[in-house]
Amino acid sequence: MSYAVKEMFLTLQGEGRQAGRRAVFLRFAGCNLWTGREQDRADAICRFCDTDFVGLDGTDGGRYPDAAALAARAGMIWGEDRAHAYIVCTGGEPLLQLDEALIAALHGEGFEVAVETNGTIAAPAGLDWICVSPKAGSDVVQRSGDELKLVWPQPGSDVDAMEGWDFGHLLVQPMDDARGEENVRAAIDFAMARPKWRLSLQTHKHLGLR
Ligand SMILES: C[S@@+](CC[C@H](N)C(=O)[O-])C[C@H]1O[C@@H](n2cnc3c(N)ncnc32)[C@H](O)[C@@H]1O
Ligand SMILES: Nc1nc2[nH]cc(C(=O)O)c2c(=O)[nH]1
Ligand code: SF4
Ligand SMILES: [Mg+2]
Repeated sequence: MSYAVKEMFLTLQGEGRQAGRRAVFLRFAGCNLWTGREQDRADAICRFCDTDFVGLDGTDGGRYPDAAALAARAGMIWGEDRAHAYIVCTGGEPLLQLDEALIAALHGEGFEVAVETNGTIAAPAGLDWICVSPKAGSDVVQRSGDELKLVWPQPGSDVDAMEGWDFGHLLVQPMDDARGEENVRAAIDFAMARPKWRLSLQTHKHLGLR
């Protein structure tokens, strides 16, 4: 299978329980909850996306012909010493494309493989870290994983049901939009009211990282 990649780059994971960790980010093109076109945003299921995932035109973006070629490029971006090598597969929605063949090829290059997903598509076997970020109005089928990262506020979210899902960590992350400050306050109030949950910040945005 070939893979449509928007961009790949080396940075620190900015969010969640792995925040601060050196990581290659592999951003796949395309999403099932929004076309990525601004004129479609208001009608999309997911309306608050902060990411350009359209096209193949970013750094190291392109159509990779097979898993081996994509994994080899990711390995070059990480560098020669693969101790603690970590790759975060994101997008767009990575589970539209990430399959067992690519996970195996990334393992072959020495990576631990993480995914950031909206949870509407079941995860393939073999992933080392699964982060699910539910979107109100979508049907989350991937109800287990390492962390659940709820962007807040999202009216219509069934938070009590989420607490019954099978995740190692429950995280609440302020929605970055025009109401940013209010949303930070709302996320703090959420974490104060529900001690099972921890605040997650998009630290890369404060640090000038990608
Ligand atoms: C761009 S998404 C790509 C992966 C996948 N489609 C998903 O939604 O989880 C990566 C992460 O950024 C979060 N995110 C997207 N837009 C955001 C925003 N405006 N504020 C805070 N987090 C946001 C998503 O919820 C997700 O956890
Ligand atoms: N540094 C950094 N950390 C991130 N964590 C999740 C991201 C994403 O867009 O999936 C992201 C991102 O885009 N950059
Ligand atoms: S599901 Fe993820 S990639 Fe798709 S529009 Fe929402 S935040 Fe963006
Ligand atoms: Mg991002």
